[in-house]
Amino acid sequence: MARKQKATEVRHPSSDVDDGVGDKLFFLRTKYSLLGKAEWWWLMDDSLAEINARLESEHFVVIDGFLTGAHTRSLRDEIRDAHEHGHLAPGVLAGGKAGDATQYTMRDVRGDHVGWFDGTERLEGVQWDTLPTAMKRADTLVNQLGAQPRSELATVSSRSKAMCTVYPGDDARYVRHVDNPDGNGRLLTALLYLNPEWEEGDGGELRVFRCLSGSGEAAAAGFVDCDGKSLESADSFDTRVKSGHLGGATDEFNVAVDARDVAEGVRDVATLRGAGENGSTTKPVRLTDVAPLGGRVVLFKSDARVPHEVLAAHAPRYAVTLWYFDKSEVTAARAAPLSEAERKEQEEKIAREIEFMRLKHGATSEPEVRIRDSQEGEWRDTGTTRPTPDVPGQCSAAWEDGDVIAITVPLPAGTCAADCGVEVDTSSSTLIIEAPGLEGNVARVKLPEGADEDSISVKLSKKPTRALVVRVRCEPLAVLPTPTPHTVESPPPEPEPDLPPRTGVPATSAAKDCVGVGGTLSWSSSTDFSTLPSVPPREPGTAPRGIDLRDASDWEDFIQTRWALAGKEDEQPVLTPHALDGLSFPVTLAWSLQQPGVSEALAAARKKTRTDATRTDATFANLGDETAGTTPVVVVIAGASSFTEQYLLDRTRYWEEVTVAAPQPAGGIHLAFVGPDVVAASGEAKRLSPTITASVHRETVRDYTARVPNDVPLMIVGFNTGMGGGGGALARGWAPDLVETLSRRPDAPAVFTAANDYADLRGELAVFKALGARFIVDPRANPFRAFTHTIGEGEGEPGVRSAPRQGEKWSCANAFVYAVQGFAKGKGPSAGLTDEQLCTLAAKAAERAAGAAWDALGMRRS
Ligand SMILES: O=C(O)CCC(=O)C(=O)O
Ligand SMILES: [Fe+2]
Repeated sequence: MARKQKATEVRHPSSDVDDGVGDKLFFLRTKYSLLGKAEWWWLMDDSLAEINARLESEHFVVIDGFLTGAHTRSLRDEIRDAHEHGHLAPGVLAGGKAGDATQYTMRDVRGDHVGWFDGTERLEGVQWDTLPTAMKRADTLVNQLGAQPRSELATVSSRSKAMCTVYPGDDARYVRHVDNPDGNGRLLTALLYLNPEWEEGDGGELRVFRCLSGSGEAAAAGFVDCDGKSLESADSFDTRVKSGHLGGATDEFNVAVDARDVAEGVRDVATLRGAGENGSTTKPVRLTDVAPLGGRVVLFKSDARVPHEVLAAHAPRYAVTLWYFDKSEVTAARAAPLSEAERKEQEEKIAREIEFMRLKHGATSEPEVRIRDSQEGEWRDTGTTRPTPDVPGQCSAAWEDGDVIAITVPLPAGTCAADCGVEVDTSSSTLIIEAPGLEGNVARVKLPEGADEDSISVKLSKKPTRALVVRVRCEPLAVLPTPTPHTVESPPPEPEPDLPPRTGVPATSAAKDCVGVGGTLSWSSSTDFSTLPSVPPREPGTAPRGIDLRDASDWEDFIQTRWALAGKEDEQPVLTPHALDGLSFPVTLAWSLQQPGVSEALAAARKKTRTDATRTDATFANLGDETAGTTPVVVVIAGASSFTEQYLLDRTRYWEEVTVAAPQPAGGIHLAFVGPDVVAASGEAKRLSPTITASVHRETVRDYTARVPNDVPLMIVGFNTGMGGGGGALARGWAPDLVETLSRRPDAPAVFTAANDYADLRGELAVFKALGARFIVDPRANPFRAFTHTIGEGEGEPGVRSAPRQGEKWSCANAFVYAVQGFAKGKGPSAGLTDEQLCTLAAKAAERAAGAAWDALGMRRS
């Protein structure tokens, strides 16, 4: 880093050396930022792999852009509020494995002010909004890293509360120390830095010390535990770098010259040779300084491999520290409180440290030594006691061996167990919970066939500290009559559709045939759908405003303009992955409406629209634009499902984006959600906005479109129909609808998306080619594809994953898009083919295409 010259005499002749070590994470972050995933770049497969590799080989890793700018600032403000309202206290220098030994505070040794929180505390003057979010993110990262090959974090079982710290900027510091010198259970330290305005000269850098196993080429040597002797040379060096008052020659310090910038704000300051090189009793020590930049996370191993200190802070410095505990170590530490001898040893050690500070730094502040019985807050995991979680009334919970809690849930009367799943919301627990089917904070467990008919039980490992919300859901397994939701919960939940299946493509096609297990989306009542900023109403007499998506290449093209449209250009847009998954549907539709092939087809259809006076069927006159007497474009969402398209309709305002994004079609838009997989299909229209109405119809697309008068502009949209997959069976299901709609309404553009390219897209294109359909938008990658990828069964771990690998079956909602309209000249019915013959052609084509796709990937045909 281009650090401002410090008062040190250490020369860094090769300080500009950059061997690219630091570049990989920067590259990954840039890559995913360009793909519109800036906020979650670190959660992508290749990012996680790199972070894990760094952590395991170097014992520490710096991750930038972990928190968004907005999160960073609001968390900083929350801590500032806590500080200003007196909720922080001088940092304690803890001793003792169980945290119950002698403790002391001394400003010159540790000058920060700290408070332990998890965001549930009600404190005067503080509103914890961002702290829980930031903690959850860190948990997610640590969980994901623990799942990486050869990760030491696999044994993480719990974490501390968040230690929120403020260094007031009066040269407060925290001298070199090891977080876990004595087996106190801490495995990993995670630091979240919250100083967006940090500049060179503000100080407060984290200085990391690492000992190398041998002298010679630093790169070749691994890092090992540091010992006191080896660190002594570093102490001397340290003194001069920070205070500068020693000045003069440095030769006596035997500095190996390899200072270099590792990444922005991360600098290897020096590697100090071990005394006496070969046969030396001390090891070479590398010092690395890390600036506490806003949004940055630093992870390091808490043990003696990573001694560290906080250099004097000359400006207020905000940070959050989380410790992740090793399962067996923390249990042992809790079970074995300090003996009298150990306690004495602690006291002596503290006395030595105080003396050392006086000598080394001329420390003058008085230590305050005191005994505490427990270190409130830091040790959340009590290890030996097991509070039984508070589960709702009819459910019961019991501990079993191995930190497993079994929750038994009675089934609602008359329910078939095999149709049910149970959902446990773990968001109120501060501990990491492992459970089958856990995603975010909700574990969903499907009952095995032949399960006990009266009750079902779920086993969670770990110790939930507070109430767990338990719900029983019955999933429709196939196309069934409207399922009735069953819930066991206290307090009773709002009525809602059933647990979404673990697939985002319409259930008719996806459940069995499309891409194996996993599926694209998995939404539940706790899913965090971001709210988009509202667009101020248009001033009367001004031209309609909208986002021009015609040449958009990715999400950025929508998001930036969308925020600007809402007058929020200064705000950093924040969207969850679920939000991008959800927005993919309306924004893809908005994009399609603007594609020349589609907009021209609709304009031509519009010309045929009769005025209200001549209309025989007035049903459509009140839909779309609320201005009386207009006729909307009717957009049929074909094969809509209660788990995706209708789910968004019921739970979000995302469908309104169809007209926010597009210049609004005259007459507005009526969205008709049609198919066998919708629920509560009253057919009644409801108004979403002044220009959009919507209705839900449980019937075939053929039947619905037959009621749309010929002079009403019509458009068909099929999201992730999967009709090209399933070896032809699905095409057979879709064909009658398709064929009839294409021939009866040759004026209607029909847009389709496909969730993958190996079977769906190829199969679909084969189907439409066989039918002789006319393409008006050529197939292409959709700039507004969903965020979440899923990997198919038998392809490593099934379930949600960020990026598909070569040769894997993967699926991502709306990955590809294309549009057709009627039949090409001399094709379809005009070639003398009956509807029945066309259907057979379509199915055969899908069958052949699917086979070819599997063959191309070297997969077994299913
Ligand atoms: O805030 C930091 O950068 C480090 C704090 C630290 O080392 C500690 O609290 O143990
Ligand atoms: Fe520390």
